[in-house]
Formats: sequence, C-alpha cells, structure tokens
Amino acid sequence: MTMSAEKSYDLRDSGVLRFPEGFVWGAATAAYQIEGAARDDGRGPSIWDTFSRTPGKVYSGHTGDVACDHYHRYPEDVAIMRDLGLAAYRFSISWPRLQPDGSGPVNPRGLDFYDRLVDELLGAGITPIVTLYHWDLPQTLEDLGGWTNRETAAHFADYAAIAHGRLGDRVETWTTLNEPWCSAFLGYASGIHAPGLAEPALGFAATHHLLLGHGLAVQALRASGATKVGITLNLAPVLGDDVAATELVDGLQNRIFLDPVLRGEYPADVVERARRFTDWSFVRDGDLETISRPIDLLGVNYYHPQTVAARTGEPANPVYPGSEGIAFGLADAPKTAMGWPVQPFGLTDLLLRLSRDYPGTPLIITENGAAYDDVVEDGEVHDVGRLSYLDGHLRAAHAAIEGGADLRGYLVWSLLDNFEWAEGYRKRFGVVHVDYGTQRRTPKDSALWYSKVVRRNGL
Ligand SMILES: N#[N+]C[C@@H]1[C@@H](O)[C@H](O)[C@@H](O)[C@@H]2O[C@H]12
Repeated sequence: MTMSAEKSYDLRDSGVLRFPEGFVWGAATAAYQIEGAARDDGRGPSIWDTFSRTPGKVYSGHTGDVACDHYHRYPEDVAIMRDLGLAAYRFSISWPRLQPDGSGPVNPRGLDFYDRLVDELLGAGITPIVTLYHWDLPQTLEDLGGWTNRETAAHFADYAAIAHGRLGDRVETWTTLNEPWCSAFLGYASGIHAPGLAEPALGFAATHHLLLGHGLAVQALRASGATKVGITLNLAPVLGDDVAATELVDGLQNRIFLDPVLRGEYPADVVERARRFTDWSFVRDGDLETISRPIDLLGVNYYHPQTVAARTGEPANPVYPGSEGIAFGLADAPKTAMGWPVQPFGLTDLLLRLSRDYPGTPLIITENGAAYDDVVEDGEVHDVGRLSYLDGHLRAAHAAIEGGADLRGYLVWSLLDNFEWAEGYRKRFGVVHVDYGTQRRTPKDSALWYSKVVRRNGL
C-alpha cells in the first residue's frame, strides 16, 4: 500500500471530487464472519464458536460454521474484487486456525490457507492488509482467563510473529487489533459479545491486556521485519449539550484507547471515574511504554456519532460502565437497518479531531458501511440506501482531507454480506449480496457504483 506523503493537491477537477493520488481504495472482512470451515484443516474452536452455540446469544442460533464459505470460495471472491477494481483487501487471520490452542503448536494447514489467499490477492493486483485479531480468541486461552489474563497478551505477540514470519515477505501492512473496545466492553463488561461476561471490572482489565497485546505484537512484528504496523479503533464523535455526559462517553469510547496508544497514558478522568470498578492494579511498570510503541497508521472504523444527554434516573448503559444518568441514541436522523443514525458529518468531525488531537499518525478508514434489508430482483440488488450512505460518507472523508486530515485510504465494510455477530445473518453490510442457501454472490448496485468511484479516484 503506497502511503503517499503528498499533502497539497487540487481535489476538485471538473466537478469531480478527486481523492489524492495513491489513495487506497478497498474492502474489508473478518475471518469468523466469512470463512466458515470452522472445523476444517485443524482449526481450533474460538470464543465465537462457543458463544454462537450458547442459546439466546446470537439471533436464531446462527453460527460461523459455514458463513460465506470463503475458506473454499476465496478465488471467486478475489476475482470479484479484481473485477470491481479494488486496490486493497483488509482481512483478518483466524488465530485458532494458526494455533488451535492459542499457543504452542502451529497448524500448517491454517498457515497454508493464508498463503494461498495472499498469493491469490497479489496475483489479482490487490494489496493485502492483515488484521491479526478480529475477535476470534482461541477458546483454550479464554478457558485460562482470556483477555482478563495478562498472559494472553504475550501469546498474542507470539502468534503475530508466526503470522508475519510466514506472510511478511508478501504482506506489508499489518494491524494488530480490530476494535478492542468491542472485545473489552461488549465481550467482558456487558455480555453482548463473546465470551459473554458482564462485569465492568473485567472490561477494564481486558482493555489493558488487549492494549498490552497490541504493544507486544508491534514489537514482535518489528523484530520480524514489519514496516507498516497499526491498530484499528472504532471511534465516534460524542454529541450532546451536557459536557459531563459527553466527556464521560468520549473517554470510554475513544480516549481510553487513543491516549495509551498515541500518548502513552490513560486519560486521567477515565482512570478516576473507573476506580469504582477497578483499582487498575493490572497496569504494571513499563506497560504504557510498550503500548505506545510508535505505529505507522491508525485504522479508523466509523459508522455513526454517539448522541447523548443527561437524564436523571437513567440506568447505566452496560457498555459504558458508570454512565448512570446518561441517555443514549438520541440522534434525529435517518437510520440504517441496525438503527444507527446516518450522519456523515461525524466522519469529517472525527478525522479532523484525530488530526488535531493526535497529529502525526496517518489515518486509513478501515471500515465504513451500512446494513440495509436487501432484496434480489431479477439478479440485481438496488441498494439505494447503502449507496447513498457510502456517497455521503465519502464526501465527508473528502471534506476532512480538504481540512488537512492525513487520510490515506478507505475500505468499505463489507465486501460480502456476512455473519453479523449477535445479529447473525439477518443484517447485511455487504456491497456484494450472498445467498447463504446457494452461496451465490451478487454485486449490489452499491458495488457497481463503488467500482466507478475507485476507477475515477473520486465522486
Ligand atoms: N456491527 N457492525 C458492523 C461491523 C462488524 O461487522 C465488524 O466486524 C466490526 O469490526 C465493526 O462493527 C462493525
């Protein structure tokens, strides 16, 4: 992935909103959401294999056992990306496919799959961008405490070195974690995601060990020769008139990850507010130095802002420990099928804020997209809502670039309809429709439109 250092450019050309030369256009997916083959070729169980089999946790008992069968159909999916003209593909490696127990023996057939996938991508002229952890922790490690156990961080670094050792000669861009906020606060603080624990104290401990794992993995990747290393965070502007409410939510959503990684410290207000849940004793000398090892890019997953207000008597939102008296989800805007507001301006605000508050780290939008209820009509999917969402957010990204944000690329979420975690397969984020009964892929109108944007490098 070329990381153009060029900053001054004319972005308006005959009415077309052009993006900078070398801007990276692509799509993103994740292993558990698309691969299937959950028991094939030596893959071990992950916490999502366990969680999705736990009654009541995932819509209609859906699992990732088959998903989009990408494990077997990846040549077809790569060909679709090639035909769309995509320059990059962000995918995650399944840790339990490489190390079935999360540590110790390596599964050669697991490594072989990613070897084949990377070679298929390169053969199609598509740059691979790897996510090392997209939530599918090996169950064996969860049985030992998972991300509440400090040792998991060290195992993660060992796994990172194994992956880079095999693929680093062909994969230049590596991100360690995808959305550690979700892993910690959906998985350990509120029980909404795997492993399904619901104790605020565990959410904070998991946060720290995830970040420690990131830092140790950065060290391991560098030692293995990696030159472009980053992390992907799900970030959101927090909107509302009540300063105390917006500051609390901004701290728990954004600054609790941004500050350790980019400033080498936890935000003091977050530390103090969290003392009712944790004494932070899991933080040891030297950890913050490890966590803040320099990175080359920050992956930004943006979907919508958070709009909050003070409301007396409101119970705490379990994913934001300590948020009693704060009401959430107050945006007055059109909604996607997830009930998320469509507010592209939030992306401009976010990118400019990152450039202002955390300067010097190139940004790439690693996920942006929308779920809508799609219907296949005569072999086509006229997903006007998604196309409009993407158009608006690309214009918002363009505005941020014009405002000085060092944005290097955009990866649409997602290439394929896929297993949408607790929502199972009922929520479709793909620009390519998947018929789960036949595994037939159908590029939606949004994919055809996106292909034109990519080829024009603009709107
Ligand atoms: N929900 N939702 C859609 C999407 C999810 O499918 C991805 O796996 C996550 O990285 C992020 O939450 C965003």
